[in-house]
Amino acid sequence: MTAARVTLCFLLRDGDSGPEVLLGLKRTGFGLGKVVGIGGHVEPGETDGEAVVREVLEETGVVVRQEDLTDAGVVQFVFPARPEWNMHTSLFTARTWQGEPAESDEILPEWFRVDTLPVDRMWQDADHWLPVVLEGGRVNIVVTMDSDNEGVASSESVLPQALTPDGGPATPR
Ligand SMILES: Nc1[nH]c(=O)nc2c1ncn2[C@H]1C[C@H](O)[C@@H](COP(=O)(O)OP(=O)(O)OP(=O)(O)O)O1
Repeated sequence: MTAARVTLCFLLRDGDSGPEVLLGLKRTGFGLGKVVGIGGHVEPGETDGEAVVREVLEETGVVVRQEDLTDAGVVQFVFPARPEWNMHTSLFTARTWQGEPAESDEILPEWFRVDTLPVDRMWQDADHWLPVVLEGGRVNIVVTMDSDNEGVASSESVLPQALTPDGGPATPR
């Protein structure tokens, strides 16, 4: 089964006591009751950047421009017990935007200090990939969930494919 294409955008600002990130309490649908990143599904015909700009606006009222997005990589969420929940998630950060985050039917936005993320209220995989993203890194990771769809069975970084000097894929010896 192919994974749904989804996006997440983490707005970053410098707070009084250190860097902060905008997350939100999910009020509807997938992840209800958890503190999650802002984002959602990529609609047919949209690029990932177009989708995340639209989702940030719909969920928080904040206007982010595509040129202010930084690509922070990909995390694939694999739910072996519910493959229809599998998601290919494009990650972005942004330091520039217009407007103040406001609540919507879907999300109650809240700023959190990057060094004290509310991990007990988030998906259990969050600390496997989110701190790297918030420090400005880029990830390419596959997170496989437990059979309860809550715990983390494994998380593995996907290494870039080894290339031969002529640029082709390396053949195993
Ligand atoms: N294990 C996991 N850990 C995590 O931190 N985020 C996850 C996750 N599995 C899925 N997500 C995120 C990625 C994606 O942005 C989001 C699901 O998309 P949505 O919130 O948009 O879904 P909904 O079905 O509620 O809403 P719509 O897209 O508006 O239909 O959940």
